[in-house]
Amino acid sequence: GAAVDQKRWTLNDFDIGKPLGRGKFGHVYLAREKRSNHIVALKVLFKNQLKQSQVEHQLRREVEIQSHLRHPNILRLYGYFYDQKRVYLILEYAAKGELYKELQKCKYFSERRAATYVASLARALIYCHGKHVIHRDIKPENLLVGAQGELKIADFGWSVHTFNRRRTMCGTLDYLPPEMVESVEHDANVDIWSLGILCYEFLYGVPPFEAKEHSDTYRRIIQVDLKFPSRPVVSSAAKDLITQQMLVKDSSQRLPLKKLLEHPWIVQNADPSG
Ligand SMILES: COc1ccc(C(=O)Nc2ccccc2)cc1NC(=O)CCSc1ncnc(N)c1Br
Repeated sequence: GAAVDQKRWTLNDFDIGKPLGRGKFGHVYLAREKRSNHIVALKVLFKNQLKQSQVEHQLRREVEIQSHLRHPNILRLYGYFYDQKRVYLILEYAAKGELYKELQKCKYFSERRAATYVASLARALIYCHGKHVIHRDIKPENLLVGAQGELKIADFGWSVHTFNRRRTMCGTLDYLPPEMVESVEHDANVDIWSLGILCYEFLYGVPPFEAKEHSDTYRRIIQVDLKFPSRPVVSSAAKDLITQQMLVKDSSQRLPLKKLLEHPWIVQNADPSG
């Protein structure tokens, strides 16, 4: 509530627990807020690293964006504080950890699990677009799993408000849609492309345009050079959704996210509770 947002937090308000994992620009720890016993994830960012990478403004914008986002499939940023050398982000703790580790463990997901995740991500993205935020970085590394197995989009390191379209190259190229690879103007439809990449990766365990060299990945993306392995066996409904509706070069021809939630494959396979 408001109290959480307004309070001036300090490190003394928290008992610090085990390291949770590598975050962007810093380490993340399990922590407990002493007064409420509330369990959180505390992300520590070093100011000099932020300065070096010139991302202070990005972090400020992100904290601003996040403070207005409230959705079950978006990891909460409860607040932040800083000291001489560090900035601390007080994050929601996702009890079941990082999705990509789960995907590595079970190689690929069932169609029901994949559809459930895709549907909850679609709902989260519809919510973001309603607030004029496009995420642009939907990949397994940025997804966490809550206590009830629900998906949480966790890293807004590169989200931008739709009005400022500056684009920065970041991390893997696998998720970039053609319009970003060809660095032409892009819009909220980039998220539908990324969701298609993610849906493929949930079902097959690898992203569709993966290649040894960046240049090959670029070419495959621009040509939408999509192939479906014979194993694992995946329904034609899933393949049609990916090829006909999501991984479409012309961004205006991609299925609107709202329509995605009505697609037969989603309706028949996604668990409504998400
Ligand atoms: C709303 O979540 C964020 C919001 C912002 C940023 C961030 O660094 N922004 C940023 C940093 C520098 C420059 C510009 C933006 C990062 C996250 N999230 C994370 O880093 C995820 C930490 S790992 C984790 N978290 C919870 N439960 C777990 N089980 C785990 Br494992």
